Amino acid sequence: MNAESKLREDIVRLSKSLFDRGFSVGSAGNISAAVDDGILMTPTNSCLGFLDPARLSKLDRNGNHISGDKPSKEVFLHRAFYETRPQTGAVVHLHSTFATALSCLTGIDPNDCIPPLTPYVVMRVGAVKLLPYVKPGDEKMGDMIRELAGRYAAVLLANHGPVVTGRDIATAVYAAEELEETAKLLILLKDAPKRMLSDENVHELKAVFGAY
Ligand SMILES: O=C(O)[C@@H](O)C(=O)COP(=O)(O)O
Ligand SMILES: [Zn+2]
Repeated sequence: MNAESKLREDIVRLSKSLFDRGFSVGSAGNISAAVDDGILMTPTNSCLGFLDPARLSKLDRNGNHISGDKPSKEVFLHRAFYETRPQTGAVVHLHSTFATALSCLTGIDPNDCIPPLTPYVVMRVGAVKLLPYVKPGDEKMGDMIRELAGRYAAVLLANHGPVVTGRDIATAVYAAEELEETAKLLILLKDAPKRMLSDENVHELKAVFGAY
């Protein structure tokens, strides 16, 4: 099996795993992964639980649709991450419940909307930027991500849901899961006085485990 065929299988398997465990429902969410000559992306209106490897959309390096079904309407958002973070191998957008709940709250820190509650979220996700609401599929989302100049591996779209990137499809999916579990903890803990990791703890984690 060549590298692209293997990646197609991985996208389908990991997407189904997310769907089967309730990280996405219906046709919500979209996933992409980089290949040598472009990007593979889930088709628009597809269900992450029932993807067909042969029907995944393929875009060339310039964003032209070259094969498979019509790509996700969030193509601008995905491409902006590949453009501004060259180390990006995959992008995962979900409407996972707790991260989306958090994205609807007022008064959260837009520069650190998933604060360092546990070490793993620091190690796998890093700081998360809250981006203002625009309608799904709006090209403006790509512009907003470009304006971040690659500083964030993950963002939370206000009143919409998370977008998480990784070096490869597995790490992006695992990071999206970790972001969701941390959002769940934050919602569960609500106004309870919380002990966050200190800046020193965060620096130590970044020094030991590196930052993607
Ligand atoms: O929320 C939306 O409409 C999109 O962001 C989404 O999650 C699904 O859109 P498609 O990937 O175009 O199906
Ligand atoms: Zn969405």
